[in-house]
Amino acid sequence: MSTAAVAAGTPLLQTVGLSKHYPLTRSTGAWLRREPAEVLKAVEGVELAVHPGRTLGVVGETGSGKSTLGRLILRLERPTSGQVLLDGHDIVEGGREGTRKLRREVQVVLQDPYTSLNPHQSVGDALGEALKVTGTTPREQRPARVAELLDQVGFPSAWADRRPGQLSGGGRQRVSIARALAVGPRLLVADEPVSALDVSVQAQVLNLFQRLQSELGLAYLFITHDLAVLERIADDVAVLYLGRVIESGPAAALFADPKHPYTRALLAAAPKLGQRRSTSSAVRGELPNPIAPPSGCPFNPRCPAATDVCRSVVPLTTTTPDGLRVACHLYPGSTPGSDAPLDGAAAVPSPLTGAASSPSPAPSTWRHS
Ligand SMILES: Nc1ncnc2c1ncn2[C@@H]1O[C@H](COP(=O)(O)OP(=O)(O)OP(=O)(O)O)[C@@H](O)[C@H]1O
Repeated sequence: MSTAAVAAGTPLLQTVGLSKHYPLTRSTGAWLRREPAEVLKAVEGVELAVHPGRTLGVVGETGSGKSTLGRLILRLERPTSGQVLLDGHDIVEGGREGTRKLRREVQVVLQDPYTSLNPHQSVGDALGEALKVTGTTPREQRPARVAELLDQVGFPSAWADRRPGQLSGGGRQRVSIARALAVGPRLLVADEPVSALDVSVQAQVLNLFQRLQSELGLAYLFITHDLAVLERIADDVAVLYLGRVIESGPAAALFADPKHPYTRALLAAAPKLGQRRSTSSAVRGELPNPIAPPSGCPFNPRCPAATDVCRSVVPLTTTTPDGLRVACHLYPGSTPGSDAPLDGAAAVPSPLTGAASSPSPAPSTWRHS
């Protein structure tokens, strides 16, 4: 199937207006009564789609809401509002059958294989246990299935006897991936799966993800702070800022011509794969306090292109001719009633270098939502 056909079909996983607000409480008076004080909006109105066999990368600085989003999708937390749809069915309201389908079809790979594997359990036992818990493989077929899983992640079957401590960091992450594959999922949620690895090993594990995707037709939701990783692996990218998606769309378009000043800053500072540098130091200024975010565009205090409207009006999301969806007042359609670029949109200074670069041409047909 062509990429376009796949992208046009029903998403395997979709979020609709997904939000998670944490009410923060404070203790008052002698009785230590706990009263609701403020609300932290960790995820706000997020719309994403992961299509079968494709990789959606989610990127953002620390505290942007990436892991909360992952937990909502895995139903480890209940959203404040919005939906998570699996094959078009709401998994939040889907009851026991919805949970069963989710556990069968969506599995997780976490950043730290050191903590997610039992040091006293052999690799074979860890995989055998996953097969037993999920009930997918009869007992007598489990050794063969364990050998098959090991083979899929590039290990000889004799390594079933090894314990996590006898493996390298990359080896342990391969075991985590094999364990996630045990149930035969269609989607892996991978939360910073290569961040804890030596830079030399990162590329090998990314190769493994890519090989498994082509062999098994897996889809990935790949959460990372590292744009260089996504440039390598993602078909589509969503950039999170203070819990909101501020730019999303095809990876090729986003890396060729990013639209949002925040994405541009991240990209300008992004290292090549194999160099260590995190997005936490990539953009000038600090992430604002999420309990008291700035009014208007949440990026405006750090944005060198910010104007008065950015400080007072939250930009709508508008779609550019190359298929990127961007929430920024520099683009027509992002401000209610506007149909032309705002003054100053002709040249957007790089938030890092100050050098001007031209945004894409702005036809009057851009859509907004
Ligand atoms: N249980 C919770 N209660 C209150 N606030 C929370 C809770 N979980 C997360 N947060 C807050 O929500 C925001 C988003 O956190 P989250 O961990 O999702 O970000 P992240 O992008 O994954 O960061 P990192 O890359 O550091 O893991 C942060 O401000 C965090 O402090």
